[in-house]
Amino acid sequence: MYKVVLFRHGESQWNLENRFTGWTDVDLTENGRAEAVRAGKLLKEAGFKFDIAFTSLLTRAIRTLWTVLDEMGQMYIPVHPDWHLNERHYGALQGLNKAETAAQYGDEQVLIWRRAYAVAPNPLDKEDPRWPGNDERYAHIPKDLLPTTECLKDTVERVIPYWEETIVPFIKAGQNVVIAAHGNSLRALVKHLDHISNDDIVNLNIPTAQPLVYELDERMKPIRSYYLGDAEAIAAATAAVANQGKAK
Ligand SMILES: O=C(O)[C@@H](CO)OP(=O)(O)O
Repeated sequence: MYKVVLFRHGESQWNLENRFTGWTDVDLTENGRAEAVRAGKLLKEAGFKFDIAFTSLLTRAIRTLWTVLDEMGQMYIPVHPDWHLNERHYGALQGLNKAETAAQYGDEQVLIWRRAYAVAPNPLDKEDPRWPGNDERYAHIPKDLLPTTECLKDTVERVIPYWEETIVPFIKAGQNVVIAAHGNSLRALVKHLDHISNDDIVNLNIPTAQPLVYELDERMKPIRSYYLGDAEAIAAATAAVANQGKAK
């Protein structure tokens, strides 16, 4: 039996301001940093030890990972930052307030933009400074791979090959793997692992900085999965994420 731990970054400045974030590189709030400390303590108390870590190229996930590893006394392990684990690109919605967008276009339309499997928001122009092709951090990636917008299906199509080709071989080699990522890049991975349908994935929300443990068999099929920490608090945090896209 293999174990892998996933967590979303702690609260970011744009989570606090309720803005569509995507690939925008916002940092953690003070609360987000405290959430990461709590996640590290939980993992340490539960006796987790990691051999290798994977994260996105975005500061909020990297800082959450560093904070967790610091808290666990495991900052020495190798860390692999990779754009394949980045948040879903939110296209032209990036920067807009979610509740204001819902007041303008309706809760239902915002739910479709946030959670429908195959509907992407309007794309960015490639001249737009928000397009990752204009950001030097992505200079090593062929420009035709860099998104102007994404639906969850697009995110699945970049996260799952990275999971299968890069991360799974470490798990199968017996390494204890931890992955720090984002609400929607983790929804992509959980959809794949748990075989969640395109319709049902609409209802899945991932709270910030709550370690999610998957126990996997040798074919990488989940035996069970569970969040560490207080179930009621996790349920409340998950419901709060779902409600971020409502006008009121
Ligand atoms: O704005 C975003 O990039 C994501 C995660 O914070 O939000 P949502 O939950 O609306 O998909």
